[in-house]
Amino acid sequence: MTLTTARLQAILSEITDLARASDSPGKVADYIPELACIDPRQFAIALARPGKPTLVAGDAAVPFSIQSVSKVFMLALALGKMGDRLWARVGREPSGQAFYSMLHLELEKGRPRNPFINAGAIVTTDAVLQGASPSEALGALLRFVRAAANDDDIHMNERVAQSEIATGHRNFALAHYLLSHGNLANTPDLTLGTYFHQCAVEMTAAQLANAGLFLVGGSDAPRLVSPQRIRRINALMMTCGHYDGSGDYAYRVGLPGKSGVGGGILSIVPGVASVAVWSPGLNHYGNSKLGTEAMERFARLTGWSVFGPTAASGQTGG
Ligand SMILES: NC(=O)CC[C@H](N)C(=O)O
Repeated sequence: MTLTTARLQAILSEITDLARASDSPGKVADYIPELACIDPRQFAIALARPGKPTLVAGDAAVPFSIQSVSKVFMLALALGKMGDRLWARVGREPSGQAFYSMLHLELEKGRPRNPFINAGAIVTTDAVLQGASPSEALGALLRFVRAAANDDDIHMNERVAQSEIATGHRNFALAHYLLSHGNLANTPDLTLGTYFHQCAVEMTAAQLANAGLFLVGGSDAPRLVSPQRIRRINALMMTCGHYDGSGDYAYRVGLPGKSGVGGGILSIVPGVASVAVWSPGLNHYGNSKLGTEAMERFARLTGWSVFGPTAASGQTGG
């Protein structure tokens, strides 16, 4: 059964009402001082479909820090620039460790497990930065995101970037460790300055859902990467997009997704839609707590999952 726009809108509203009624919204990312003061009682969800109007519910017009969701866009740029040569520097396996972990990096001699943990994202950014200045790399990122979302009103929050530059000691440790293994082409200051600024991109849930359309595919979606690359980026989002919570997200939601400590999650329903949720409170993996619960409910109510519909939905397609 095809889901009508009215039914999809009702699903988004129901999910928002339930999220707002929750009395355990999780804990905001207080290790980044600028994010520590965000009100955790905010919730937004947006659904973008190629060639159709974007549907929203909740605080969908409030910009938030996309943080690690930016790693998806930077990966697309790095693959566009280097192709498969990127995989000499970073792997494609889930890490089963926290996003800031250094454990595998030491064991595996400075080659991070995947581009979505911090160490791997630092390498990815470093690759985009090779032969370019930070402002050129960040300009390319903003151009990509704005083109994907078809929206020029997407910016970086300088205060958030400076807040991480001042306090991001673990990321500096990771960058120096990468450098010691010859897996950083630029200085830690240059690469991390760029990385922190990419994490400080802000978007509303509606803008983020729109920006994800390039990963949905199909003739009406923005064509920024090849269909083969869409499939591969989605595979990495499914296996690595939620760090050591990736298995849990795949089990509960069944869709490729990428989270950020700002509380945003971008999930893709291949060939159908791009969904963004935002709730700043995090679970113990550092992924949005209510956002994950909302996506689980969304997958159940729509029946949209790459593993087939759940019994309760009885619906497919869209
Ligand atoms: N999981 C995240 O969103 C982490 C991003 C954050 N900028 C950091 O490097 O710690």
